[in-house]
Amino acid sequence: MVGWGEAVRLDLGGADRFAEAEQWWRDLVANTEVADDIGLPGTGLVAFVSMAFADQPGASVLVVPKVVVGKRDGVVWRTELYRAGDEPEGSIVEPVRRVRVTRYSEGHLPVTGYRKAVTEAVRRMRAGELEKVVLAHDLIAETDTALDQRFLLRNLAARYPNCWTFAVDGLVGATPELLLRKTGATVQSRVLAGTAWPGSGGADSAGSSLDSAKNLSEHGFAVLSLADTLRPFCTTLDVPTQPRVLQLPNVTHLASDVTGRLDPAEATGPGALLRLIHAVHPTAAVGGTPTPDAVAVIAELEAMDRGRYSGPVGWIDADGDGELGIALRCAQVEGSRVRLFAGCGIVVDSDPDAEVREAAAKMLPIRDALETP
Ligand SMILES: C=C(O[C@H]1C=CC=C(C(=O)O)[C@@H]1O)C(=O)O
Repeated sequence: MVGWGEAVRLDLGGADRFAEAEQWWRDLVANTEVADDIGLPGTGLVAFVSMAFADQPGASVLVVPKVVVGKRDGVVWRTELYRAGDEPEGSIVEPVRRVRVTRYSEGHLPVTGYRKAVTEAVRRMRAGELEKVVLAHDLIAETDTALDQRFLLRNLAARYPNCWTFAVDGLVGATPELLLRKTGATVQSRVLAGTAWPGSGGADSAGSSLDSAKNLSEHGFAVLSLADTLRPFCTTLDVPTQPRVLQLPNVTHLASDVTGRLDPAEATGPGALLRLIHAVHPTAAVGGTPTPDAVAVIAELEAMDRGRYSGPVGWIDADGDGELGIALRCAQVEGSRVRLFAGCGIVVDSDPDAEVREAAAKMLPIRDALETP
């Protein structure tokens, strides 16, 4: 689904951002006249959503584009939204502009600081303070001219066809992780945690290292956090007993596809998906276990604002359906300044040097997309 122009936009922050977003969306749906002859998920009124990871400052955004073009199972549609008195939005398409990276520099948390943060997290886990925490760091790329986000999008979509490629208000990426998709009463999630990359486990990156006790425990925490928070909304919830392997061009992950049937009371209304997202975010794929302790440790040891990296990103429609991934393998674009992020799940037996290498492997999608000739 591609949208352009901003018919309506909501900027919000803080711990109440999910509840406020839900209320705003319900009101907007109630006050908008819609003619939708197709009636598929994603047709009619749609908002693009990108929520911050943390409660503070929590800067998040919902954008209702002026024009949306979508495609599902061979059906193509175009939705246009006007406010009273608006001119129709033009559709002049300019060619994608290529950029060149002129330099990379340290972000708010340089690699040396990241290594120290991981070492400290492991020390705390050995002392029994928490079981898992996902720590991230950032990197700055500068480009010769203002970045055309479509350049990144196009390169990411070409190289990562199995991922969800997204761009919402300057946050651009291709994530392999589905936080929640809601279609009527069906809810689905793809939980990822546990990573191997070329060289991490010997010749075969999908071999021994992915099967390690460390990766399996990292994965187990992530699945449990999603299942425990989603189950109260469901009449049934299918959680695989064993993860499968998800192969991507840069890394290999342990993956669990979870499917649930929503309680009828939870399946209806425009705010349904936002309510579910509020309940499950942050899973231990980006937060940790126990969640409140992990979120506090992230704020203390990273000591940076993650912004919308590792927050929910995607779209919602007027029926409360939609698809929200976790914003991973992404960058925040501001003109010619691009801030890249990557994080790793840390457990008691994590090796700080290996986590630094894993984070570097996770930054490759954006780096490759930026550096595509
Ligand atoms: C936090 C990230 O990845 C998460 C998702 C998959 C595997 C992960 C891991 O093995 O550490 C992370 O939990 C990231 O890409 O920045």
